[in-house]
Amino acid sequence: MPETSKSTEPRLILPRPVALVGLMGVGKTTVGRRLAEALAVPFRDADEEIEKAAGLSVSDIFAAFGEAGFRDGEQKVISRLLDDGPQILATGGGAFVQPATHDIIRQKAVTVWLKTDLRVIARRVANRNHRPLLRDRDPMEVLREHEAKRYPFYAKADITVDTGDQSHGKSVELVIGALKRFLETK
Ligand SMILES: Nc1ncnc2c1ncn2[C@@H]1O[C@H](COP(=O)(O)OP(=O)(O)OP(=O)(O)O)[C@@H](O)[C@H]1O
Ligand SMILES: O=C(O)C1=C[C@@H](O)[C@@H](O)[C@H](O)C1
Ligand SMILES: [Mg+2]
Repeated sequence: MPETSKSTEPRLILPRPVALVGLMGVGKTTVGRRLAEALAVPFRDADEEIEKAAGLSVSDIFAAFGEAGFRDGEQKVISRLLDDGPQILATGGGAFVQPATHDIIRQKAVTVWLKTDLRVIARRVANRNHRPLLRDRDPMEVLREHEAKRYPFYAKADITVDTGDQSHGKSVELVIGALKRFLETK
């Protein structure tokens, strides 16, 4: 019989939530959504869930309650979401850098650091205005600061996937491959 099937890979069954961590603009939301679809599990975006819980945009939460107020809500929302079984959770770029939130995510999820060259990220976040930490700043300068402060936290993730400058689809394949290898050793 001719080979007609496009993919013979068995579907990966997630035993726990998977949390995506990494810098803003690296692809946690857009890659995460496609990853969840490929694995047939729910997708959640922590920033969106915080917005729903507060009835305010991330920018408005920063403006009304400051970054500390945002971080407090972020911790509660992430902890609640991760009690909800296998899923893909896109965390906000700063979540894994807050010690208490970091510990909650590490306890409750398999953690995946999505990583790519800062120049690729700077290009992706250019001309967008919904990230308060980038507003009125040179994106490359902010990203370099975040690299210095945040990479030591992100590096504690269970898995690191360098997605380069490839398509969302290719990034999803890379993450699934890395998850399979990681879960096989558990
Ligand atoms: N692998 C990729 N290939 C092509 N485009 C990408 C990829 N990852 C992200 N992008 C693009 O970069 C932009 C930012 O991606 P996304 O919003 O998913 O980042 P994020 O990590 O969720 O950022 P934040 O922490 O600010 O929420 C989007 O326009 C998205 O389409
Ligand atoms: O990198 C950060 O600290 C942030 C990233 C976004 O996902 C949002 O959570 C918010 O804009 C803060
Ligand atoms: Mg996002």
